[in-house]
Amino acid sequence: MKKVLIAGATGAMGQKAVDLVNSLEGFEITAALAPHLTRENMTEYHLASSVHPYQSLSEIEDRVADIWIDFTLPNAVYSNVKFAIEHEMKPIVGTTGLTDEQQAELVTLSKEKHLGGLIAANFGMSAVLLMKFAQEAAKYFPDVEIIEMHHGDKKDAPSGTALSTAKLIDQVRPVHETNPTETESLSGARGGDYHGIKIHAVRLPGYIAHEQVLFGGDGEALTIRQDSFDRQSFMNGVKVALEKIDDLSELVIGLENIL
Ligand SMILES: NC(=O)C1=CN([C@@H]2O[C@H](COP(=O)(O)OP(=O)(O)OC[C@H]3O[C@@H](n4cnc5c(N)ncnc54)[C@H](OP(=O)(O)O)[C@@H]3O)[C@@H](O)[C@H]2O)C=CC1
Ligand SMILES: O=C(O)C1=N[C@H](C(=O)O)C[C@H](O)C1
Repeated sequence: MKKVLIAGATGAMGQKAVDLVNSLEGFEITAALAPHLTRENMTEYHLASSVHPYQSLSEIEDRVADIWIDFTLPNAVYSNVKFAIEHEMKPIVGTTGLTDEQQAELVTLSKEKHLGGLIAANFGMSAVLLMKFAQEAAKYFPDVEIIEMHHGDKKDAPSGTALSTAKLIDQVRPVHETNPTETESLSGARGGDYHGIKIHAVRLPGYIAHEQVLFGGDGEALTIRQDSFDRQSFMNGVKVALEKIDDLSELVIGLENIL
């Protein structure tokens, strides 16, 4: 039986992860971490009475889990994952907001500890495919902008998926000129800028997670779009990560690299 700690267990994604692990044979939730989680309220979050509830990293006991699933907040994820690796728990990380430097540091640490794990900006198959297709299209259509649309409770912008998409496009697209005469009469009107790739973030109630990549060419355009209508859709990727984690010898970035 593999022991799992869920960080962010009371959150929207953490609750999906709790239900997933509770439904899987061979895995058991032994611990959960969230600032407002207590022994008294943990059954409301579908956690068995045998689970250790923790409110902060400093309370977590050694060897309480083998695997650390993280759906917390951008400002917590780096210290969480560092803690997990240092305490020999294999991280499966969906939380966004890690910088490239932080990711590189965590990969190095995982190698030193000979510990596998996965960081995935998006665990949904439609988003993984969108990123792949967008990277392919960018070789032929260097003029590209990204629109990501999320629920109004999302704390970070742009989304991790949009940023990952821009990085993948940036790796392959030919050198590209931006319009030097462009001005903004309203600050931010042209969106965020990642190496010349504009990213626009929409936040609205009713939405879950959606992304469009728009390519423009001479007299033609290509739009690639994905929609996550239900957070359950992310759980297929988390399940794959749980099944494959023991085959990994270091922290891998991107679900596509273990599929
Ligand atoms: N990779 C993917 O496929 C996906 C990634 N995400 C990402 O997952 C993350 C979580 O999203 P979501 O579930 O919607 O967010 P929520 O705000 O619903 O949940 C966040 C959870 O983290 C807890 N938390 C807050 N601070 C800490 C801390 N310091 N240590 C541990 N837990 C903490 C919160 O507890 P409390 O409420 O008590 O403060 C809550 O349980 C985001 O970064 C989001 O972008 C989301 C969807 C898919
Ligand atoms: O906060 C969310 O909801 C999501 N976050 C991830 C991101 O920032 O890309 C993945 C997905 O878009 C949902």
